[in-house]
Amino acid sequence: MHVVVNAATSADGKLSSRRREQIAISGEEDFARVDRLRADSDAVVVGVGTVVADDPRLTVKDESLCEDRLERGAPEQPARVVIDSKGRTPTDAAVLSDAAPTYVCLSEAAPVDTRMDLADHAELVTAGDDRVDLLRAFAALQEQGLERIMVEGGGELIFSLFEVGLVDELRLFVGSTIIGGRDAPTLADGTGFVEEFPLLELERVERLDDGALLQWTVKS
Ligand SMILES: NC(=O)C1=CN([C@@H]2O[C@H](COP(=O)(O)OP(=O)(O)OC[C@H]3O[C@@H](n4cnc5c(N)ncnc54)[C@H](OP(=O)(O)O)[C@@H]3O)[C@@H](O)[C@H]2O)C=CC1
Ligand SMILES: Nc1nc(O)c(N)c(N[C@@H]2O[C@H](COP(=O)(O)O)[C@@H](O)[C@H]2O)n1
Repeated sequence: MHVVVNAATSADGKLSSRRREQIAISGEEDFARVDRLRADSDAVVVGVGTVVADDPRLTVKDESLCEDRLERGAPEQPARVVIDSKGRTPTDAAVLSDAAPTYVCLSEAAPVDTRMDLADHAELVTAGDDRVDLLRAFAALQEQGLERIMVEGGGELIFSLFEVGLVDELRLFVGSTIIGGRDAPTLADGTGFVEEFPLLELERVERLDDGALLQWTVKS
């Protein structure tokens, strides 16, 4: 399995504002790059915080990229995955549409009635007691043939993935704006590291739109 985290931050490292509403930090060129990365992936993963805040579709938008996928024998769209301990994903969320298959990764703490509702719309994976055990959840996804994984956020999930050592690459678009706010989400939130900080190796820097794309691999 290969896990790429992709996100866009303001120049001061924020994913969104303190209102946690979706903000278009990327411009046209970067959104096109994101669409290509989705098209090259077997699955696109987000945390339930992003589903609740943004109601994303997580589909490939460019039809020619979908046709390319079909030509190489892949499903028209990558699968979508929500990391959601207690089953907070609304049953009318766009990520549960029939545009692509969806997996919801739950913990044992998800109530039975919530599971039954979600099971009408998604494949359910259970891993972990109170919170999703990411190592076990990602192993279950791999067993389903999902090898090339793109994670789109948000900051809580990204931190946890670094914490358990699941991230292979980080691709970050840094836009030319300041969002600010101590309560605004950043690229990696969670409890934060105080030692054994994950180390990155810079592989690529490219000017895109009015910002920069930075690409790192994670040192093991
Ligand atoms: N600019 C960008 O590129 C992007 C911006 N965003 C922004 O980020 C914000 C959302 O980010 P955030 O609030 O951090 O939410 P996340 O999408 O990271 O979801 C976090 C939630 O996932 C659930 N979860 C379950 N298991 C785990 C685990 N092991 N580790 C971490 N989380 C787990 C938790 O909820 P529970 O306990 O209920 O399961 C947790 O609160 C929004 O404002 C959105 O607009 C999001 C994506 C990309
Ligand atoms: N790459 C990127 N740049 C931004 O500026 C963003 N705001 C995001 N957000 C992510 O994209 C998701 C929306 O996807 P759909 O267009 O609905 O398919 C959103 O939920 C964030 O994960 N990404």
